[in-house]
Amino acid sequence: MTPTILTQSTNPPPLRIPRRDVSAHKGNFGRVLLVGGSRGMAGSVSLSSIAALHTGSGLVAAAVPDCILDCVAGFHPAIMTHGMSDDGQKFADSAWESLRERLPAQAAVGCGPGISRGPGSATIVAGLLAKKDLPVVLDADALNIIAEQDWLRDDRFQRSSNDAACVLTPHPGELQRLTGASANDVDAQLKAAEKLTGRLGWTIVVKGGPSHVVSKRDGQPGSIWQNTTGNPGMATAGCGDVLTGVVTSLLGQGLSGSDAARLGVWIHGRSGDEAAARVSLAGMTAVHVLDSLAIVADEMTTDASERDGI
Ligand SMILES: NC(=O)C1=CN([C@@H]2O[C@H](COP(=O)(O)OP(=O)(O)OC[C@H]3O[C@@H](n4cnc5c(N)ncnc54)[C@H](OP(=O)(O)O)[C@@H]3O)[C@@H](O)[C@H]2O)[C@@H](O)CC1
Ligand SMILES: Nc1ncnc2c1ncn2[C@@H]1O[C@H](COP(=O)(O)OP(=O)(O)O)[C@@H](O)[C@H]1O
Ligand SMILES: [Mg+2]
Repeated sequence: MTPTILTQSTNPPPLRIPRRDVSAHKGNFGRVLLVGGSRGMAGSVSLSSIAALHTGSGLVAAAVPDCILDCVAGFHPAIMTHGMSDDGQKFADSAWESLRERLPAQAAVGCGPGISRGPGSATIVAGLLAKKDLPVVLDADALNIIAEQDWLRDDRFQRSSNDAACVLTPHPGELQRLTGASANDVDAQLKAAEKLTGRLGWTIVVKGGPSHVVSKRDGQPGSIWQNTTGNPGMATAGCGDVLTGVVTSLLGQGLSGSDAARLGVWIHGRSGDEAAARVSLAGMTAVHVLDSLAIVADEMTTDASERDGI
């Protein structure tokens, strides 16, 4: 059976967040943590962290292997960095112990960009999946670890409607590793995501041109929403890392998994469109998308709906 796709025909976002009160302070917009990076991939977790700032998070920190801390800290002065034990390249087995102490303070955590695979990374991913009171976004090698460890064979990491959101952001290659659905068959990817969502209560962003958000809403399985923003200029290294930070930011601002994923995918594509207009399809990079995000972020708020007369 072909899944039903809810297509959005106009350009406004699928939902809005409230505009900032004049007396707002940074604590009102969520403290979020991005976990990832390894030697050679310091940029990935930095892109995610800066994207969270550009989407409105009040306080953003990156938890990274000690060996790349200085590099990550150098990308943006507003990002805090927490160095975790490493094996010279990536997280060591003991990194989870220091990471877990920081989790109670977080409104949401995003994990995976640049993390690389290994026992230290796998312990972190298992720990985050098991912490069902913490909203989490999993991407990149965090997803490949789930596939490698065969953690989908049972329902141990299922989240009920009373649990915090768990959002996965696989590209078609990662989704194929997770579910076996061919990376070249969008219908098969959506069906596989629908099945996983129904069974585990997670929200899944099936990335592509266009991206889809598959979620269980109001306890019912099988809602598929198709995004309308974005362009092939976004087929460039690091654009997915930016999305991880965007969705983490929106979870940290109190949105549900489904809402954070849909609004996140929409504003991510919108910033891609802005970057294409400012630069060019061929020449735009994830850094242009990141910069454009800061320009278009208010389009998510009720301020913009008043302006648009919606
Ligand atoms: N600056 C940094 O630090 C950066 C760090 N990064 C980090 O690098 C890590 C590796 O991430 P990755 O996505 O590059 O590699 P991987 O998981 O092997 O996937 C590629 C495989 O999937 C397949 N595939 C099929 N369809 C596809 C599709 N539509 N989109 C994409 N792939 C598709 C594809 O098939 P093929 O290209 O052969 O057709 C290939 O076999 C990750 O941690 C990430 O965060 C990057 O973000 C860049 C910037
Ligand atoms: N042709 C396209 N049209 C629209 N969006 C695209 C297109 N190609 C890639 N994207 C977007 O760019 C991002 C790429 O993610 P990903 O493959 O994980 O990149 P990376 O791991 O390099 O950061 C996704 O959000 C995807 O939807
Ligand atoms: Mg990616």
